Amino acid sequence: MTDINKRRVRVKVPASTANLGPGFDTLGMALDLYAWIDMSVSDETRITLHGDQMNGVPADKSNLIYEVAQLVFKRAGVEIPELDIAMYSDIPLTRGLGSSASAIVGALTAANALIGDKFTKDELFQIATELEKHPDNVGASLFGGIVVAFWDGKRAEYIRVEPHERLDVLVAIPHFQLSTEKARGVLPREQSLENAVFNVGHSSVLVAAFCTGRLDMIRVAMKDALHQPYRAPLVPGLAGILAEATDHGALGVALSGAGPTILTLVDRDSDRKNELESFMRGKLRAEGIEATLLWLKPDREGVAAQVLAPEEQGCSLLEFVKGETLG
Ligand SMILES: Nc1ncnc2c1ncn2[C@@H]1O[C@H](COP(=O)(O)OP(=O)(O)O)[C@@H](O)[C@H]1O
Ligand SMILES: N[C@@H](CCOP(=O)(O)O)C(=O)O
Repeated sequence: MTDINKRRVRVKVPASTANLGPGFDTLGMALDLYAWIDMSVSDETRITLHGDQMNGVPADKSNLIYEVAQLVFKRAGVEIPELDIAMYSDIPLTRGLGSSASAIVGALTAANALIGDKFTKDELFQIATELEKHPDNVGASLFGGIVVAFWDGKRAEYIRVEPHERLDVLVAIPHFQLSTEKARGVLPREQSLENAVFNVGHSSVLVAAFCTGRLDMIRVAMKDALHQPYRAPLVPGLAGILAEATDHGALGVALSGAGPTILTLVDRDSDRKNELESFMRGKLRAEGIEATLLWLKPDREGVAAQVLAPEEQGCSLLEFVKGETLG
């Protein structure tokens, strides 16, 4: 047996919120909500999915984690057809919190660690962007923090920005799914110059606000004309929350990724957190939508991989995650 055949890797990958309003396909922030993947070489492929969030995800070779791992091996010129994969995730599927991006980034990182880190993080970013077709959510899951990025169809470029220490996040996750594919399908193929100028201006000021700590400017900068107006009919309650959340204690508000999750940025020291929760819940309930509200923080590390020492391999992924999440 070679080293690779004995190696087991464990990866922890954060969720993300893409766009942050005006930064359509270009801005993303990692969140402290995680998925974990264990991967090792096997005689026969076995995929074990843990947790409620994995319901409906295939546990055969059509699984995204398996497919992405095979892509890494192919590009590296190595053959590892059979894998033992275990996954646990707290990231809800198809809700605009980057579950597919985190699966892609987690699988790329795990497969790369398994073969001895043949690819650099930048190379993984290029592959992840090609797969996801935009760099915002994969960039955030890879690098952590706030990622400002673009993709010209050949290369993705990014700059990572450290989130302000007072930035807290409240997400309202509706109890229905909305696939990114469907939410991109409603967007017009052409936009006016006026809308383009609106978004360039707002996105630029938002990034400048993040970079300079001008939390007061998030309220005016976090507005969008390119995607949220077209997606609002798919998310009952969204229009009202976008219009009024800053009157109820939010620093800024946006659709998270392609939705249906709605994200508010909140000052850690705000005394209006309960008011904001009641407002969001009330607006959604008025439309007949139940939602889970979660307080999160930006993740600052991005994806992390660990090659397990032989004595650590006895600890199952589930035991490990329980230990991590319960402290
Ligand atoms: N851990 C996973 N394993 C396999 N497939 C996954 C995993 N996580 C997400 N996916 C796939 O990604 C899809 C959701 O992607 P998408 O519509 O872009 O929504 P999201 O906003 O959650 O990324 C799921 O329906 C599933 O097909
Ligand atoms: N920029 C993309 C982001 C999709 O993110 P997801 O987390 O919903 O997959 C878009 O807005 O379509």
